[in-house]
Amino acid sequence: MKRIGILTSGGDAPGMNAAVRSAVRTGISMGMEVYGIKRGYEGLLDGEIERMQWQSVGDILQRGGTILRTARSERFRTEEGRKHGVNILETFGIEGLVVIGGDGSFRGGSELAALGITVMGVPGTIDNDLAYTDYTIGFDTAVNTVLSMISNLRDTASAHERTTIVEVMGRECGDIALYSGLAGGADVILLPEMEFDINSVCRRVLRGQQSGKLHSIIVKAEGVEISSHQLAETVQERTGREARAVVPGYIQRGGTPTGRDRMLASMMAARAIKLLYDDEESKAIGTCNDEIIAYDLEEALSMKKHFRADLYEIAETLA
Ligand SMILES: Nc1ncnc2c1ncn2[C@@H]1O[C@H](COP(=O)(O)OP(=O)(O)O)[C@@H](O)[C@H]1O
Ligand SMILES: O=P(O)(O)OC[C@H]1O[C@](O)(COP(=O)(O)O)[C@@H](O)[C@@H]1O
Ligand SMILES: [Mg+2]
Repeated sequence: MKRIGILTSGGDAPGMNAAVRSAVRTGISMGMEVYGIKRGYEGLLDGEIERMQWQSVGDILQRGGTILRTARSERFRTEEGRKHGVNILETFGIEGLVVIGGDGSFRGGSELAALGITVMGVPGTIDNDLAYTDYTIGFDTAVNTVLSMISNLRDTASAHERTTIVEVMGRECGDIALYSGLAGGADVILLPEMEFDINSVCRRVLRGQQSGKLHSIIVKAEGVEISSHQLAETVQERTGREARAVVPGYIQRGGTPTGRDRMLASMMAARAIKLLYDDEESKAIGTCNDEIIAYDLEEALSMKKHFRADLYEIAETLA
């Protein structure tokens, strides 16, 4: 394959730039013409496509966000929209795409694949919600950002003997909450994958108080049914200890990517380009036990994410 396009789509994630850099430079080094598509599928439909050179991706390895910018596109969800997307790609002579994004972007990519475009999916999302890969690009950075916030919150919570609820991102997948809760020593971790029980939350907070803990940290994923402010009110009422809710929001989606995310991004995007070069069928690139892997795109999307009950148990034991 000679001429390829790269786009970033859905929620941005730290490390997307590292993936763009790797895709562009690997492609150029293999003699390909590489085009950058702006604003995800939305920009594709508007024909916002530019040739990229080696230096177009200089000085971005360490930057969060995405230089290609990103979007959520309603138009692309329609068949008419996607057919228009294929026409645009044909107009530019682009035969294959690297789609850097999350589950939604991959679904969009598989619809494009059904229309004859080869799509290599590179998992870029802080959510870590793609079943076929151990980790997605951006997840490690987001977890570390949350950990640094938990550490600050712990200081002030101890000083005031308070309970702090930290609401982290993740509507359907609680991995950011699970990993940051375990590594941050949370007393309670609330995940969308588990049933929410206010009595058990209050029992754990009370148990901590009675054992002499100066504070309690509750890490709650945004997808858990109760609002953090409501939860703070109820916990305060039932435990007699002041409670505060903190919702860091987009802070956890920005920032310089960790070394691990830069490595994942560089390796996965390089693999995506090699697969396009070899004229392989559409694939989802991932990592399994520290190796870079590639599944058939449809197969990857059909996999169900396995909940890490082992990690949850360790967190509960150590709290
Ligand atoms: N089932 C689908 N069919 C076609 N396009 C889709 C589908 N799901 C998502 N997309 C496209 O991918 C974009 C990004 O998906 P979204 O779920 O918002 O983010 P992410 O890729 O980060 O999970 C959507 O705005 C839409 O344009
Ligand atoms: O950017 P928006 O539209 O507010 O979306 C917020 C959502 O995006 C995320 O940050 C990332 O999710 P996606 O990778 O699916 O886009 C979620 O954790 C969060 O629920
Ligand atoms: Mg998603």
